[in-house]
Amino acid sequence: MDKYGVGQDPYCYAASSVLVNKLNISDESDLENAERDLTQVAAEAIEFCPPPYDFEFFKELHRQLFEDIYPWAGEVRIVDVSKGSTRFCTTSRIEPEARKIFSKLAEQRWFSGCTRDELIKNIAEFSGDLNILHPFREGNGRAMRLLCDFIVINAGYQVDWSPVDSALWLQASIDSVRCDYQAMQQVYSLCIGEELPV
Ligand SMILES: Nc1ncnc2c1ncn2[C@@H]1O[C@H](COP(=O)(O)OP(=O)(O)OP(=O)(O)O)[C@@H](O)[C@H]1O
Repeated sequence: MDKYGVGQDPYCYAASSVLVNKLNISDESDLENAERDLTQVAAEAIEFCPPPYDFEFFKELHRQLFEDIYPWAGEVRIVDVSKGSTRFCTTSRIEPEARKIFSKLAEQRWFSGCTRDELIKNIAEFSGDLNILHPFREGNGRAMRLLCDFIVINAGYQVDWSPVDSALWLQASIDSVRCDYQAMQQVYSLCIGEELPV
């Protein structure tokens, strides 16, 4: 059984929970380390750009982060996945649910013009919704935090994830599944800083 509990996962090497990767790494912790290092380098090379931030944009961010590691970088997953007791969006609903989430974001003008408090509240809910969508087989958290960097900067605020520890982020993600966004708001109140100079 692989870590997502889906039996033989077509994304993994046979009888293994290691994702097939371009580096031919078959050890899970080696892959984790390579993933971490390569996505860090990739993230540093990605430059801010203005909206629209739609689902295609999100897929493109994922592609840029993971293209050196996974052949399916930037593509919507074709297996259902779960973590803990959370079952993420079923594959057939990913595209329609993504359209709803990203249309709402566009209607809210990507939160530009919001006060810091409004931004925290709105982006916490958006993050919770996007986490439940979980459109990629792996790398959802990293792609999502990068997209949220763009949203915060476009809204005119500094962003720094270093005060947010992984335990708070995880709890915030779990709570948001039942529409409790308090911990996610705490996350964003820690990482959204001062207004950027105009
Ligand atoms: N039980 C759970 N319920 C809801 N969300 C969860 C649960 N466990 C983990 N998550 C969320 O799933 C995300 C991890 O998804 P995935 O492994 O695709 O992304 P990642 O980029 O590899 O992870 P990370 O955020 O740890 O860097 C985490 O960011 C976390 O927010």
